[in-house]
Amino acid sequence: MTEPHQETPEELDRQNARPVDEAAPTGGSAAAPAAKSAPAGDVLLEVDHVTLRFGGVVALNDVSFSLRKGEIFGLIGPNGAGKTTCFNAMTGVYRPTEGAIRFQGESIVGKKKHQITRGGIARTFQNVRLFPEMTALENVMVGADAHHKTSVISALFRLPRFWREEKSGKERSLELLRFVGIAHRAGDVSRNLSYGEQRRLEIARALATNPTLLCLDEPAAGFNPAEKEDLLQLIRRIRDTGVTVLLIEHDMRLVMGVTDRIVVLEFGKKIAEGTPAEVRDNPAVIAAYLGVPTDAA
Ligand SMILES: Nc1ncnc2c1ncn2[C@@H]1O[C@H](COP(=O)(O)OP(=O)(O)OP(=O)(O)O)[C@@H](O)[C@H]1O
Repeated sequence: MTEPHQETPEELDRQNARPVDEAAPTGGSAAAPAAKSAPAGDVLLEVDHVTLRFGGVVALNDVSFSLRKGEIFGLIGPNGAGKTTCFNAMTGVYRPTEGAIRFQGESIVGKKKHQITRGGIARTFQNVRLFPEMTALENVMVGADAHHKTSVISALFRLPRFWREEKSGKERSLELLRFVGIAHRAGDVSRNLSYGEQRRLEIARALATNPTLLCLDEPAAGFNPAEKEDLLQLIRRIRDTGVTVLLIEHDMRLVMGVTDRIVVLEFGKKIAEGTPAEVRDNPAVIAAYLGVPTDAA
């Protein structure tokens, strides 16, 4: 049995802190997230019979589902259902014990996290992970810098290309801060931002890698109702730029209000899939959330 590669929080932080050269795809403009031209409805990401075990714990048990381009997709389930494990498998943190994960038709199993990011998948984490002593703008530029094609020589000798790219990275980062609504905090060190602003900053930083798919892990955790409403609007605006969004979220109002389709996990198994209305009325889902056996629901 292959054990999933499991990283310590320190390792994850280091990787999350990976600067500039290893983070993202090429292209991008100074505008907010670049619109993708793929027609909505095509399969973007496939989770194909994925099982993932941690020793004796089966965190994911033969799970299959697909994300379509341009949709907002929810991954929900009670605590310990396997949502974060699934996210981690999709973003290269864990390797499935069995099964395949394909992004744009290509297997991503075994790829390094930075390769997956460069391929177009960005994520935020359950807990805020910013560079606390860097300004909000600098935090975003870490992602935006990854667009640079500047060679080491060009950077060392400050050749014109270096300055051009430096400038466009800064402009794009400012644009992203504006997009998420915190441009006024651009020059403030991120640890001084409010919790809500920090979460927005994380989203801006993820968008700076110019993703095709943005994965948000409990983005509304700790938010008040007004902040949740703002987040819902932001997620819609992100989707409207052409970015597909995958959302793990416990807040049912938010999930039901913003997603196009939902998959429900319980004890590592997929128990339901469908539109918010279909999922809400599904007896197995009701039972999972209320803790009632399915056959008694
Ligand atoms: N690194 C790990 N080592 C061992 N077991 C783990 C590990 N990560 C998760 N698990 C186990 O796998 C199962 C699924 O956990 P996971 O964190 O994916 O659930 P979740 O749906 O994201 O839960 P929550 O909503 O509480 O964040 C749980 O039983 C958990 O204890």
